[in-house]
Parts: sequence; structure tokens; C-alpha cells
Amino acid sequence: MTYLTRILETKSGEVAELKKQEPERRYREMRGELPAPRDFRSAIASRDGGINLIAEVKKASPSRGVLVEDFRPLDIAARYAELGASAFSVLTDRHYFQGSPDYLKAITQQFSIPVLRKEFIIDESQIYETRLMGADAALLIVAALAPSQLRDYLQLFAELGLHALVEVHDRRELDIAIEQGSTIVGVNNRDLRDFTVDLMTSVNLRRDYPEGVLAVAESGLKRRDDVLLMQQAGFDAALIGEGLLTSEELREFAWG
Ligand SMILES: O=C(O)c1ccccc1NCC(=O)[C@H](O)[C@H](O)COP(=O)(O)O
Repeated sequence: MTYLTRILETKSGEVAELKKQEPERRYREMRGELPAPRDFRSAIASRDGGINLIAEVKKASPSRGVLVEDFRPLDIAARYAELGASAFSVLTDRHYFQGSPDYLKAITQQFSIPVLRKEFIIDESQIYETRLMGADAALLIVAALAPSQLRDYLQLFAELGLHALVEVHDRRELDIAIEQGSTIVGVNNRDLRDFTVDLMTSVNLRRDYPEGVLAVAESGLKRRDDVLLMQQAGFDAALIGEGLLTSEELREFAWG
């Protein structure tokens, strides 16, 4: 069983609980009162060949364990805003990443920078929940969804005014993402079977992106040269968690 399969099994149980709270009905009752989502796509699109930062607020991960003992998400987000982050990514999964929807809500309320919900979405109810939470965008993982499900979810995202970062690991998944209508595609450099990281996964797949699809390099970027490699390969944005906590070089990078 891959780690992703394990995570998705846990999510099935969480979704059963979530459905009891009827997020779709709550969304329909509250939609007039919800603030308009901020434009995640425009925020991360490269201008003049620069590369934008999607800064991930991450307490722990399956591959690295606890990254920050004294975790203060608003302080971390403030530091990332100072660095010039174009968007935040906030983990809301409690079980594997020690994240929380409360962290996301607090960050959306405090900052004007668009926020991506980093979650393992396998059901429509989570998309309504994402909108109710105040996120501007969320992750969809091709390996976690049937192609028709991906298409339906992208349509629901658009109806709710949300953007989707669609994550792929190889050429087959990139083709599915494009065929189903994705307009922002991220390549995860981390192999979710054994957690090894290979930055060439992003570099090699970038050549196969069609015109007009935004490209995000995800995971394992730890050094200035890693980011420059992604910039030279033509990525619009780099999504970075651990590296921002550990690398001075990345904190001094001229983003955007
Ligand atoms: O980070 C992990 O260990 C992990 C394990 C299993 C599934 C997903 C995982 N990470 C989710 C992410 O997308 C990363 O947090 C994100 O790309 C940032 O990665 P990094 O810069 O290496 O912290």
C-alpha cells in the first residue's frame, strides 16, 4: 500500500463525518455572506520570467515528522509575507500533517494574499467545506481521483469561484490533468511511495505543458539553485514548505 493510499483511506472516514455536517446545504444558505475568493491564479502567474513563491505553512509531514515544535501559523505566515510570497499553502489535514482548518481560517482573515487549501480531496463535500473555510484555491491530486471525477470537481471549483492546483507525478497524469481541463498544474517531485525527491521530475515534465497552463514545481526545493533550476525550466511558481524553515538562501531569494 502506498502512503497516498493510506492517507486516502483515512480521508474516507473523515468525509463520512463531514457529510453529516451538510457542507453543501450550509454553503447554499450562506453563499451571499461569504467574501469573494481572491485570485490565486493571477497571483502565482509568472511575470517577466520571474518565479513566484507559494509558501507552505506546515507543522509536520509523514516524511520528516515534526518540523516546528512551537508552531505559530500566523507568525510563520507573516514571515512568508515579508519574504514576498505570492500565495500561501496551508495544510488542513490533522492526522498526517498536524494541520488544521483553524490555521487556514486565521490566515485568510489576517492577510490579503490568496490561500491554497492543502488537503486530500476525494469528495464534493470537501469542496463546499473549502469555500466555507475561506480558502481561495485547493489541491486536487490526479492519483487520488478518477479522470471523470477530476473534471466534475474542476467544474464545481469554478462554480464556487475557487481555483484548483492539480497535482501530477508523471506524463500520464499530466495528460489526464490537461484532458480534464486543468489550468494550473503542479508537479510533485516527491515520490509518495518511498518519499524520495527528484527535482528532474519537474524539469522533465515542464516541456510537455501546453501553452496557457500555469506550472508549479512542488516539494523538495531547499536551495537557491533548486529554485533557479525551476525558474530556468519555465515554472510560474515554486511551492515550498520545509526549505523555507531551514534554508537562509531561500529566505533571501528575489521572488517574483
Ligand atoms: O511532505 C510529505 O512528506 C508528504 C507525504 C505524503 C503526501 C504528501 C506530502 N507532502 C505534501 C506536499 O505537497 C508538500 O508538503 C509540499 O509540496 C511542500 O514540500 P516541501 O517543500 O518538501 O516541504
